[in-house]
Amino acid sequence: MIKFDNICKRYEGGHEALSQVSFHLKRGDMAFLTGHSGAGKSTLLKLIMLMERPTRGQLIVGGQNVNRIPRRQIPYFRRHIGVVFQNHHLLFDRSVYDNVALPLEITGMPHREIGRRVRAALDKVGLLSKEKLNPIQLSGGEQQRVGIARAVVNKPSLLLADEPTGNLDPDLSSDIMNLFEQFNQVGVSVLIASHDLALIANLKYRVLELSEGQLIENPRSNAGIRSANTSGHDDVSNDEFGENDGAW
Ligand SMILES: Nc1ncnc2c1ncn2[C@@H]1O[C@H](COP(=O)(O)OP(=O)(O)OP(=O)(O)O)[C@@H](O)[C@H]1O
Repeated sequence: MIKFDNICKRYEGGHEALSQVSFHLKRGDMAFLTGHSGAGKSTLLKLIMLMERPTRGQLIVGGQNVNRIPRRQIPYFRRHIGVVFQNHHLLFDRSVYDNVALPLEITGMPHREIGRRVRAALDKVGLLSKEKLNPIQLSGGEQQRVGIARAVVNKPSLLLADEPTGNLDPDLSSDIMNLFEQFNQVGVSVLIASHDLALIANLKYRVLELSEGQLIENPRSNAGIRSANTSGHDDVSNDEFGENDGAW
């Protein structure tokens, strides 16, 4: 699903935010991305969703070499990816329903189908009864659930989250992680950037750690990880770049 092969990202001004990062996240996998502030977590996610381009190296997402995706194709490429942000980026002048419907309206989907999909997404996050409310009337955890419903309403193959529990207390954080696990269990690949080491340690998924833009992945610390991927391959190996895990 995602293959980083010796990726470097240098921002204008000369700062190298990512240095020779290589890893492979297979279709159906769930993993965490961690590291100190400024380590490069958001940059890594931005490369995957084509908000930034790599300076060097090859990045394959959903079977596509992102370097070869022209700018006009980016909106189509992004339809395969759901993104959840810490501050959820909800529109407070629209209802919960309208916020979740937004990505589908952009695609020109018929209203009846939009209604069906929005309600299915709200049902999954437990907010079906709150569709008419304004997000301002919801708690922080509920607002984050609306953000998640909006991210999955398009039925993406890949779900990215940047500090999705940053503003939440431990119980709510663990509820939100449960939701990500449920999407992963139905085949969605999930990559979550998080500072919350206690939460990550409890969940026993693969952990990619960035430090000063470099990836540290210790296979031993990842022993016994859970994964929806049943291939039996050692996910940590970099020898898999020749393998074609197909498109979305
Ligand atoms: N648009 C940009 N232009 C120049 N430098 C940038 C830009 N975006 C990020 N950086 C720098 O790249 C480095 C990595 O930033 P990034 O936001 O990816 O880190 P992070 O691990 O997500 O940090 P945090 O946990 O604080 O959000 C930092 O030194 C940051 O200042």
